[in-house]
Order: sequence, then structure tokens, then C-alpha cells
Amino acid sequence: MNDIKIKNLWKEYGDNIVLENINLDVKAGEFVTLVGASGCGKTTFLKMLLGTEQPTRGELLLNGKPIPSEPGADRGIVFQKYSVFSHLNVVENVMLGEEFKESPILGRCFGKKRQAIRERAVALLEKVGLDHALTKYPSELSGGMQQRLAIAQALIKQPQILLLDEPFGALDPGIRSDMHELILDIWRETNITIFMITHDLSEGFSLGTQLLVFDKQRHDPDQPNRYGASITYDIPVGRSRKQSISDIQEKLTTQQVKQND
Ligand SMILES: Nc1ncnc2c1ncn2[C@@H]1O[C@H](COP(=O)(O)OP(=O)(O)OP(=O)(O)O)[C@@H](O)[C@H]1O
Repeated sequence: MNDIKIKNLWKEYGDNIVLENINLDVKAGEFVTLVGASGCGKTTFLKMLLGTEQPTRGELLLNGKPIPSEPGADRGIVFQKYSVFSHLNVVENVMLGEEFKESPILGRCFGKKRQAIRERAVALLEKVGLDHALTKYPSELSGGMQQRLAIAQALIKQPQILLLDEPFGALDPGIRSDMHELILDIWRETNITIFMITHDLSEGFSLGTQLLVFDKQRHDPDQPNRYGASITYDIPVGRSRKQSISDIQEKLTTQQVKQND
């Protein structure tokens, strides 16, 4: 099991308090969606789960132990901007992570080992609907195809936790709904824990099982960095809807207006 427990977590950059007093329990296999005003610290939060940023204070526990302070194969991430390698073709992009794991110096395997990695990569590309484009380069792919590739790239390491930072934000609505189906299929098949940032509250409600709203509870107009955001709503969704979308939407809009003042 990969339960996550967060206790009184703070993140500060110098005198900019980004996150304060974050407390959270996430059971393995949840699909957690994160919403909040721009700049309130959602990406920073994902980076702490990934291990590329460290909390200033507090505890971030995975199965009762501190999350390792560096990225590991158990946690994969997909960003909004395409994070694939432009000089590698589709199948090579997916194989790369595994080749580096097997051969850290060369980053390339040979013979049967390479063949086995290739077969796994092709199977994943089939799952994300890119098996017809194995030898294409990223510049030849649409935005949706590049995000499918980035998802396959993250999945080849068989992570227990998948972190998605607005993965569909740049895509057209039709493509987005295809991507929703894809990510839900992957989540159901693998029982992986997903954390996904979105600016679209209805996406957060419809995809997630647990919706988190990040917001500042205290605000000082003269010192905007004095207080950080915390989790103001932690709602089970998909099962029950205790709060309405419009209620939360109103709070988010108010927060955005305050930040823009
Ligand atoms: N490496 C860093 N050094 C200093 N400040 C940083 C660093 N990374 C992020 N910040 C600051 O932390 C705050 C939160 O940024 P973050 O990117 O986490 O917000 P966000 O909620 O993901 O925003 P958006 O929705 O616009 O992507 C911002 O004020 C940002 O300037």
C-alpha cells in the first residue's frame, strides 16, 4: 500500500510563504484532483511529492516513512508542457528511462535486454493509442499525441504514484475528453494513486475521487507573501458531493481577484 500522510507541512522560499499548515491523508489508489488560484503553490506541492523540492517544515510520509528527497521510480510526473525528448522517436522516448535504469552510464541496452524493454514500450504505446506512430519524432505529433507519449514515458517505470501537472490544459476540448477516458482507464487498470492539478473545476469533480482546494485563509494586502495557501476543502467526489461546484468556484474566483489586486 502507498498511503500518504502529510502533517503540518510548510513551504517557504525566502520570506515568501507559499504553503502553510497542510494536513492531508490520501489512501493508495485515490485519484486526487487539485485546484486553486494561479501561483498558490499547487506545482510546488507536486514537486514535494516527487522529491525535487523539500518541505521547509512538517512531515510528508509515504507508508509512514519520509518521502525520499529525490525522484524515484515509484513516482512519475507529466507536465502541461511536453516533456518528451525531441531527438528521440516515440518508442525510443518511452524506452529511455528503462535503458538508463539498466545501463546508467551508456543509457542504452543491447540484445535481449533491449528487446524486452522495447516490447514493454510498444505495449504501453498501444495502451495510450500511439502504436501506429512508433518511429515518428515529437515534432511530427499533435499536442494530444505528445501528452499520450509523456504518459507512456511516465508509466514504463510502473510508478505507484502518478503526478499530473495540468496535463490536458493545452489541449482542445474534444482531445481533452479522449484524454480523460485514457487516464481513467489507466487508473482503473493499474490502481495507481494519481494527483492531478487542473484549472477546470468540473474536470476536478468528474475525474477525481478526492478534490483538494488550495486557498489562502489569511490575506495581508500589504504583504501578499506573508501567508501561504492551505487546503481549504478536502472533499470526496465521485461518491458524494457535499459542496457544490459553484460554491467552490465562487471562492476560487474571489481568491484570484484578491491576488490580482
Ligand atoms: N524555485 C522557486 N524559487 C522561488 N520561488 C518559487 C520557486 N518555485 C515556485 N516559487 C514560487 O512559489 C509560488 C507558487 O508557485 P507554483 O508554481 O507552485 O504555483 P501554482 O499554484 O502551481 O501556479 P499555476 O497554477 O499558475 O501553475 C509562486 O509565488 C512562485 O513564484
